[in-house]
Amino acid sequence: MNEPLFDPVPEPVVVSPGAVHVPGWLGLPRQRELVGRCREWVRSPAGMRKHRTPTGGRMSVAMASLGWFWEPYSYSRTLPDGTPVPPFPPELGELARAGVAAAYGHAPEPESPGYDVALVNFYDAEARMGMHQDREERADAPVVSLSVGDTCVFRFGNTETRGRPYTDVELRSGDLFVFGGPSRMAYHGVPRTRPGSADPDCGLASGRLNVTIRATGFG
Ligand SMILES: O=C(O)CCC(=O)C(=O)O
Ligand SMILES: [Fe+2]
Repeated sequence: MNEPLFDPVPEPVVVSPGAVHVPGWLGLPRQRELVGRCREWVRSPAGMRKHRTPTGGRMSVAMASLGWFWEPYSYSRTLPDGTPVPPFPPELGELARAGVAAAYGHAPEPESPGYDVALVNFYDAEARMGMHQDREERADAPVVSLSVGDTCVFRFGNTETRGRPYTDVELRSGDLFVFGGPSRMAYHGVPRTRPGSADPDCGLASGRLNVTIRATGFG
């Protein structure tokens, strides 16, 4: 309903070298499709978990891992109960490569390591994610992140410190964000979401869904 007859062509915005925001990359039908697929993927045993951190806290974002199990701050081949991690959906690999192409204007190099892990992150109104680096991977392939549901403030920083300089970007439903190259190790986080900002037609009644796709390089 109320979808434009012609989707505007998404224009990439370079936030810092190698870090590109593509607003509105996924239209509403593709957002709904992604939400539906994520609901299937995170059924147990993948499950949505709020991980403990080594300092004794608990993450406020609920997450599920596909392909490799990630929890602060390492990957494993099995879930904590020893059972296999649900497989990485090949369609997410394709989506990630298409995302890189949309952001950078060219597909990943054929020899670059394949995407093999996805985190499905769910933010309720209170959830946030502190400034961190995605540094548990051996491969340097760009990280590809997709957002559906409530808008969030995505804080994209520098490679040296959790603090300034950083840029606050509003990630809305359907937005793509890719960070690689000189930005691959930049600190980033989600200081807040904007509850109730989502178009209900995106497939989520409330909250924010983020799918982060990475290449581990573990082979
Ligand atoms: O939710 C987001 O946009 C960022 C997620 C993130 O940084 C991560 O899962 O490592
Ligand atoms: Fe991250």
